[in-house]
Amino acid sequence: MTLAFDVAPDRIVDKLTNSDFTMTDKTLIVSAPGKVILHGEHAVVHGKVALAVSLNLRTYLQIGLCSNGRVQINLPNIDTWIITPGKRTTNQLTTSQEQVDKLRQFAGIPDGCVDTRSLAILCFLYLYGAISASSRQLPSMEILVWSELPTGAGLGSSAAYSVCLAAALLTANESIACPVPEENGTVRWAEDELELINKWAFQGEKLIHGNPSGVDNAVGTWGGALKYHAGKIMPLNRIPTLRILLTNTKVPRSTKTLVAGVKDKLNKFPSIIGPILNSIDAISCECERTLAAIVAGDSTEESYAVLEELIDINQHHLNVIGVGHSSLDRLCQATALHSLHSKLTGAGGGGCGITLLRPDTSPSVVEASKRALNDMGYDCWETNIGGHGVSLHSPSSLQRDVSQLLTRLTDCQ
Ligand SMILES: Nc1ncnc2c1ncn2[C@@H]1O[C@H](COP(=O)(O)OP(=O)(O)O)[C@@H](O)[C@H]1O
Ligand SMILES: C[C@@](O)(CCOP(=O)(O)O)CC(=O)O
Ligand SMILES: [Mg+2]
Repeated sequence: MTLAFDVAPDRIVDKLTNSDFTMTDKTLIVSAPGKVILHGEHAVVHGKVALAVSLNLRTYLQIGLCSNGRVQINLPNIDTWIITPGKRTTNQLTTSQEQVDKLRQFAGIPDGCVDTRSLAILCFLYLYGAISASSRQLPSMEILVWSELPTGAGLGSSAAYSVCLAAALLTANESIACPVPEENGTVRWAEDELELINKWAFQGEKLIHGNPSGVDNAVGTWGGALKYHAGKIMPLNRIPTLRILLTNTKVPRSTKTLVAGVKDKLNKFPSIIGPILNSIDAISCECERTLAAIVAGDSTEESYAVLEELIDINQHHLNVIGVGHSSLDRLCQATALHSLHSKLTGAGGGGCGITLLRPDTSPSVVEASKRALNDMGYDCWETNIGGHGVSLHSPSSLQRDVSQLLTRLTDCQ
């Protein structure tokens, strides 16, 4: 189904519609990576340390400027397509509750709504209106967002979406430069421009998560491996090439609801939950030290045993703070049968888990674990980590399957 919203300033009318756009100007393609959090999810929202790495799975956004006075956004992953005349909001890097309430009213989205489509639309409307606020005229545009990441599974799809939107809208609005990728090439923005992208993406995450830590949008912006602590982003240079098995339980959940649940528990039992968050902080720091020891070549066997134990302890902590799920328990049990150690990643409550593989874990063990997980109905794959941060692409630099898909989706519009 393709659903289009024809939005008038004070009402919203659902209807099926055909596009009559004429693309007049250049088309830009940007992409941003998803992430896995090794340790520190949820605790990082409360000022503790998190360690996160980018994935090789990306979200792609294609933006074309038009001249028909309208804005169209097509979101095939969540089967949503909206057309709107656009709404200006104030160009501020802070979201006031009043502004968000006005936008909710404009889009007909009730307060507290965690519906996938509503959150994606709210995030887009906010970033579009706020970033374009300084322009004399609100720009007409046609946007297509497509992702290799599962949506709402703990791999940071919301941040990759927000980062792509921020980068594309800031570039279209000339708030940041439009670097020209070479033929077959990919380029990135200058450091101060990345900082601006990251700040706007954080505002987008606020609309989707309610109270994000900022770690996911930082990984989407800069890529690689990083340590995040109270808003400070520190690249992790001393980490070995980690082998990680990623498993999607396919149990849907909402980051916003889970983050709010942990806050409630912390408020209710500060002296019980507080020390657990401190312990998660210590786990992140111990993990960082252990990864550095592996790079330094110090007793790798022992270091991997420490990493495994940290994973087990953290998974128990995450259960205690209320973000576990029986699907994740089954994942941990299935991999433990092959002497592998797993924990949830991201917000939990279902979604994805990570399993650490040692450099010498044999292919037969990996295959047997994957088979067991597949038999439980989960998707499972050994992943590459360390994808580059937000980037601008020449169409010819895209992998053929991605390029063909974007073309097909554009033709369908
Ligand atoms: N490709 C996409 N197209 C549209 N919206 C997206 C896309 N990816 C993510 N989103 C938005 O992000 C939300 C999922 O974010 P979240 O619950 O934080 O899960 P995660 O970030 O782990 O994938 C979705 O409900 C949707 O609003
Ligand atoms: C739970 C949390 O630590 C990570 C959420 O990641 P995800 O949206 O589940 O991919 C929240 C945050 O850091 O903003
Ligand atoms: Mg998210």
